[in-house]
Amino acid sequence: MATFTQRLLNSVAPIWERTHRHPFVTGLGDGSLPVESFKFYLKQDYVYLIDYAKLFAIASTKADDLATSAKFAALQEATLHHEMELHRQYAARFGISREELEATQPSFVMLAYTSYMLKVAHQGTLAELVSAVLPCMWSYWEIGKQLAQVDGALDHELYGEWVRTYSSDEFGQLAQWLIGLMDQLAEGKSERELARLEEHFLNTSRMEYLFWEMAYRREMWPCEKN
Ligand SMILES: Cc1ncc(CN)c(N)n1
Repeated sequence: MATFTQRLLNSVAPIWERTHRHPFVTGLGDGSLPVESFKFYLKQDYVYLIDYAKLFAIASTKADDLATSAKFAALQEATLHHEMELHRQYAARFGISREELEATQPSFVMLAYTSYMLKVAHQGTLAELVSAVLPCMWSYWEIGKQLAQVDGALDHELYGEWVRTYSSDEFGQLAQWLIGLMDQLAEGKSERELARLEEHFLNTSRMEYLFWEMAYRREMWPCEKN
């Protein structure tokens, strides 16, 4: 029988395929991504990750057993100290200070995305929280693995470090753990509850696509103040 996460993946396949073909993503692989779009992404993603790390802290308090609680605490630590360090190092190469990174004004998409996940985290069950955050980790791992196949992508002078990070075994192991947890948490749930998890997974898969699009276009808000 198909696992629940296979069902999730099937339900979003067209969106994920579109994401893999997005010029931001393909540009990371073949080096054609404009540096200004990458810088824009870096800053938005940094403030995204500040909220994202908080989701793991909330998950840690919602976990039923100590091992799961500790794993979420470790995921928060990995986000704050490893993943965000990648961003800090890139920023340093561009002459962007840590303070400037942290003070990034959120774009509409970044704010909508993390606000959605934080709402689910505060109001929903642990299974709902995991279904909402899963596309973040899983889709990045899929993108990392796909880009690692592109000739020269792993060694690209600028984007190589990004590709190496998200295609790495360490990142893959975290993603696999979360996929396994989703399957465990889905066990015994009613069809109504499973449909709600599927809806969160779909919504954040859409947000992932929109995040790439926002960064590529360097779009803050669809309507500006002036
Ligand atoms: C928007 C987004 N989604 C996912 C990831 C991978 N943690 C990320 N850094 N940024």
